[in-house]
Amino acid sequence: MTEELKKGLEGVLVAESSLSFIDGDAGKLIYRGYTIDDLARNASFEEVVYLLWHGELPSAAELSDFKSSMAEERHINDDVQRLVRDLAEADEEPMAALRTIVSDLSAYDPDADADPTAEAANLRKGRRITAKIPTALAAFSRIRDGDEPVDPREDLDHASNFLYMLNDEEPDDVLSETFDMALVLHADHGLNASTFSATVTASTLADLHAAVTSAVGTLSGSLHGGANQDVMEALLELDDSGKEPVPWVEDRLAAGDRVPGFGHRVYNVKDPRARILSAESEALGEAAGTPQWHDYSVTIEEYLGEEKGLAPNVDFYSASTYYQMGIPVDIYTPIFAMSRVGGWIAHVLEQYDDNRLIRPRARYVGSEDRTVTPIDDR
Ligand SMILES: CC(=O)SCCNC(=O)CCNC(=O)[C@H](O)C(C)(C)COP(=O)(O)OP(=O)(O)OC[C@H]1O[C@@H](n2cnc3c(N)ncnc32)[C@H](O)[C@@H]1OP(=O)(O)O
Ligand SMILES: O=C([O-])CC(=O)C(=O)O
Repeated sequence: MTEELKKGLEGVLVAESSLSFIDGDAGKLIYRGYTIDDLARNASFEEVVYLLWHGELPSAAELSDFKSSMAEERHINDDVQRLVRDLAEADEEPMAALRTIVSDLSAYDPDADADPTAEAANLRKGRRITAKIPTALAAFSRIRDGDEPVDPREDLDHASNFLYMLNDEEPDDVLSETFDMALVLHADHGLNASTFSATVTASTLADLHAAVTSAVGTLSGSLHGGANQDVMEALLELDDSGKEPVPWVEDRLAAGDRVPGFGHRVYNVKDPRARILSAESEALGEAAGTPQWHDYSVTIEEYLGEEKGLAPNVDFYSASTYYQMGIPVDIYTPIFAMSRVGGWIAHVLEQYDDNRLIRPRARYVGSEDRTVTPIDDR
């Protein structure tokens, strides 16, 4: 047994996975052998989820079946609708609301009583969870704004249907394709913290809903998925301040704050997803006459690269991309979850397939050999 301490489990290998690989020095990400650039350009979110869950890209017939089997699971029942409304009316944090909703979905899942490791049941549960998250999220967002939820449509793809339910308007091709690409880019990323959380939960033979609920909670933090919302809030603060980006960042660093959207545990160079999203953000800004968001971002990226050796991660450019798509800032992280749920489920399936309880140790540094003093003498 090694006594070497690896805080944050940095660099520790704890599993074998055939889902995604990150080359942190080359800035390369692959899902099951396909580069992220190839998938972003040539595959839809549904194709990528199929790839992650089944190991191969679907044929046209397989894709058509998969899409319709997901689309027909989009509705949420009256009880879940009521929960969504209660959470929205209570002004719950969106990620906390999503965590509660995912947990609640298990109460109505027809496979809830199946063996937690049964693959066929888990694929059905996975389709339901993946299909229902966008419906619940769009309803939550609309109710908070004083609008009524919009029922899902089965004839739209996953990305377009979400934007349709959010805005009560079918998105144009640019919005729909950009959003679909963002979902593809966020679908998997090795053993990131939320995925690890899902696998730890699954390793106890807890069920898929428990694993995804754990993962949503873990994704919410500002060092992980929560950073995309923080990035946009920072860019808005910069814009309001009237300062130039460089002095604004210098002030932030001088105050001891981190700059959200920069740094990564695995990448030593720019995250390849940030490269793709930067181009999307720039194109949206050019089309809408709002180039400032991309301009600010590029200036900050150049400064932090030169001065601190820090490069942007996926959250840095997803923020201005979503903003220019008119998406409310505080649902950026739930949107991350809407995509990453595909990866979480794939990793949980892998974990069940070759399970071993995940249970590391801590080096004990507390006191020893103490005895209890009677309560009246303390
Ligand atoms: C989808 C995702 O989860 S991507 C990550 C999203 N999170 C963020 O963007 C939040 C900001 N980033 C960070 O806090 C970090 O870079 C993390 C948490 C992502 C990675 O952290 P770690 O691998 O633990 O790196 P660590 O925290 O040790 O940082 C290494 C050094 O870089 C600095 N650093 C890292 N990120 C940043 C940042 N965003 N701003 C300023 N300095 C930073 C640290 O201060 C540290 O410097 P030091 O050695 O002088 O103390
Ligand atoms: O891999 C990580 O640690 C964080 C990340 O970029 C992701 O989850 O997409």
